Amino acid sequence: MKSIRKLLLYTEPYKFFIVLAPLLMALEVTMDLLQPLIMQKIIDNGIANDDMTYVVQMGLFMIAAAIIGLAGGVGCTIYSTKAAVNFATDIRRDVFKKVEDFSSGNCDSFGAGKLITIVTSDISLVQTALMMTLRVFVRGPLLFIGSIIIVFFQARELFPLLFFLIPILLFFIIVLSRKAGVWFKRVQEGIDQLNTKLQESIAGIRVVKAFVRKDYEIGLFKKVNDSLTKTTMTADQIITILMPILLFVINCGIVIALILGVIRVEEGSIQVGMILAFINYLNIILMALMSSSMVLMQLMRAFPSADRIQQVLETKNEIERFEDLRQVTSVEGDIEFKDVSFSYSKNGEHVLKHLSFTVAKGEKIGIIGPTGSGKTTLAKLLPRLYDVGQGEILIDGVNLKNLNLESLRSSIGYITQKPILFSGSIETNLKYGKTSATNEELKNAAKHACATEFIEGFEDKYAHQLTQGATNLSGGQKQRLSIARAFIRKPSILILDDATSAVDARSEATILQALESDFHNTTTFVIASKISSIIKADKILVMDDGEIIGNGTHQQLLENCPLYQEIYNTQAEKGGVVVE
Ligand SMILES: Nc1ncnc2c1ncn2[C@@H]1O[C@H](COP(=O)(O)OP(=O)(O)OP(=O)(O)O)[C@@H](O)[C@H]1O
Repeated sequence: MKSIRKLLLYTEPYKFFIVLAPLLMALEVTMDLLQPLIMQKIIDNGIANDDMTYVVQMGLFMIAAAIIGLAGGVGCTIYSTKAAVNFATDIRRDVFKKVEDFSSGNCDSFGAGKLITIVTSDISLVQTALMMTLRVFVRGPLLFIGSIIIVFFQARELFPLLFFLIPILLFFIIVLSRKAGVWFKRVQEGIDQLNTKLQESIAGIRVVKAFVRKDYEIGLFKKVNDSLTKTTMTADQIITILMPILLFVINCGIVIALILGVIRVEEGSIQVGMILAFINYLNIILMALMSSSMVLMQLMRAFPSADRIQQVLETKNEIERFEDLRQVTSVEGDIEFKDVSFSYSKNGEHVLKHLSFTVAKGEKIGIIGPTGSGKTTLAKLLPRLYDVGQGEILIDGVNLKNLNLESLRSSIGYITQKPILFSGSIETNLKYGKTSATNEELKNAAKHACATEFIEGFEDKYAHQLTQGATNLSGGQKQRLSIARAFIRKPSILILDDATSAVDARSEATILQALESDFHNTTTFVIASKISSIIKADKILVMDDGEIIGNGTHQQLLENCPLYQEIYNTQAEKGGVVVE
């Protein structure tokens, strides 16, 4: 409820539509309410007295009321749609903005499947709830209250029947709506799971095929899908059961009204038209309650969705941002890790433990170590994808947290372990980090990343379109493009996280050579599994289980770091280490 109230602030720019739609609906309802009354008059005054002129006059009046009602109804539909659609668009925009601002930790905790469900399904549900509320929720209560008032004045003899019928109807509506609300929350969670599974299977389709696990994946999907079907059926059944119950109660009311009517007509205390009008109003009350309960159900569905949307909007970014931080227009690139420890979860085990080292501007640092030893995690701390738990990282003597986040990240070129490219042209992808890059810069970066040859090989060269996930490129080509994309920015700090693993040895040597010649002022971290990739580094950090167990040049480490020696020997045996 609190979440819905907060989301309703998004209706502020559309308050004109929000006010106008119910007013137009009120007009339609008034006209609808007049119809049985006019009919009663036609029967009791016109037909009973054989007064044709009166019947025609009232007939015309009835048609006029219907036309006015229609105009009101159409107007309400137009304005309620405008309000609800714009309301949802604005929320979607802000949720997307928020997600774009999320830290890696925030993304991990939500998961992509849930975020997709929120941006699509949850926001649509809230939109429908607002639209229905503006259209029906006003109509329902107005018809309901209007009918009661008219029955009170026009068919008072039958009015006490309402005291008996309405509480029963309300009881069923309230109990079943509450129950449906609980189940609809489960439906949304089911959609989360379905989206997550679908995303995982599509992204991993090649692995599924290579391992011949199609049936297994279909089985897993079926499980999630069946569970969603079951939940949705239960939720829908709760709603559908409500209609026959309401209809049954109303029909009982009509039977009682007819029995009472027969007795009273014989006594002469009520007229036939009044009984007909009463039955008409009972039907209107039924319609009003049914449509209101539909909206209530929709609201019950929208409440959990609103909570989920608010959860995103109110999530505090784990990366703290302080106002008026130092803008780093030109980061030099001196880096110091001071007793840095880090854990991915609050009370989880530290994956980095008491790291301390310094790197001078322009130095090339190699990082090597067994898988899972914390190399990537260390790299992620520099652009503050995650914040350090204990200790501090200084850049040019200033704690990272005291630097403006955007300008810090602009100074860093980060080539991730798994290259991530976007659908669009090669040029758009290369210019992703520097939209103002000239053609010359583009070509230079491609040359240094050994990407020129394959780009020029395409008929449309830099305009060549990449598919989603760049599936129309090889692994090595993707890596070269992501290296070129980082090179183009000419960053002060460059991180290559296993960035050349899919690149052939000759091209890797050219890329490493470019690092030395064109990026001699750039502080560069090269995370690698092959010693050949870091052998010329000014300094090599050897990591094991989150700790730095060796720090020195290749020669120094060969002399004093047993793990490095072991890695060297293993790779040398395989003929992998290329020493100058
Ligand atoms: N997002 C995450 N959430 C929780 N734990 C994580 C996350 N990413 C990595 N870890 C854990 O942190 C530890 C260090 O992982 P990291 O990726 O830094 O290792 P690495 O040395 O780069 O490994 P590799 O050489 O295989 O890339 C591992 O135990 C890993 O399971």
